[in-house]
Amino acid sequence: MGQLSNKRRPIIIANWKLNGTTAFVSDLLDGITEQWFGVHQAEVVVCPAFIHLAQAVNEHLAHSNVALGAQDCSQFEEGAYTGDVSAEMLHDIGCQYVIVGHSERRRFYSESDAQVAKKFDLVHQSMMTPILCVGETQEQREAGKTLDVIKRQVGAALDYCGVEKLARSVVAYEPLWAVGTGVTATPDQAQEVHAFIRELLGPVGQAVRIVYGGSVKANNAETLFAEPDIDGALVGGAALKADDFIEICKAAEL
Ligand SMILES: O=C(CO)COP(=O)(O)O
Repeated sequence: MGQLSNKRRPIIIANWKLNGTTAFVSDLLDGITEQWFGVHQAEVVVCPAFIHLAQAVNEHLAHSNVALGAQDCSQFEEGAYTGDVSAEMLHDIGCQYVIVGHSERRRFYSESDAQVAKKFDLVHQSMMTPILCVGETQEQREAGKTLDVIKRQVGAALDYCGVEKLARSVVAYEPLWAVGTGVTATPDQAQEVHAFIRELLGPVGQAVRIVYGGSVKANNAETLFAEPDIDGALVGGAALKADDFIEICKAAEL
């Protein structure tokens, strides 16, 4: 993949969303860690639900080469915010990554660009790496507004946090029309937006890993990863089966 020419380490991130019991998570993590040990070119991250993070790190990941991430964090540092989980709590429990601004958070919980930017900043303050999700709706794409939407979403984090923090982050391009729909962006469509995001970031853009998400499967991962600006994937449905997920991870190493 692009890795060879640009020296960015590929990264494959599993977003398990609202799925799993302790038994399911145990089986899935066993399946992943049994197949992903030793030295690999690609970095692998799993993002279980909050309630399974401690189990994941204590029972499975502590001595593995699979990193732990969370699916979200609070926009507040601490205090009277019932139900929230702070970035610092996630760091304390062993997370290295936190997804912020996922389209499902923006859509179902009306998260704004400003809230996402606050979360993005707090993840950095807590010494973890944010995975900033951006992406357009079908309607916005049809209206020719894709790049405007991406510019606004990336710009909100850039304005609030500065380019130095963006340089130490992962950006995930997830077009909403491809998330959970079985419709994947073509490699050309994804590449166009990835190249645009890299350009928006200026000189530091060359070092930032930009991953694609939206119906990534074992049978389409390889062609996506062959694009020069696609550095890996953020995987939903196909990350719920260890064998399928590992196939995608392997495709990032070709
Ligand atoms: O939202 C996603 C990952 O964050 C993508 O989900 P699917 O892979 O199920 O389309």
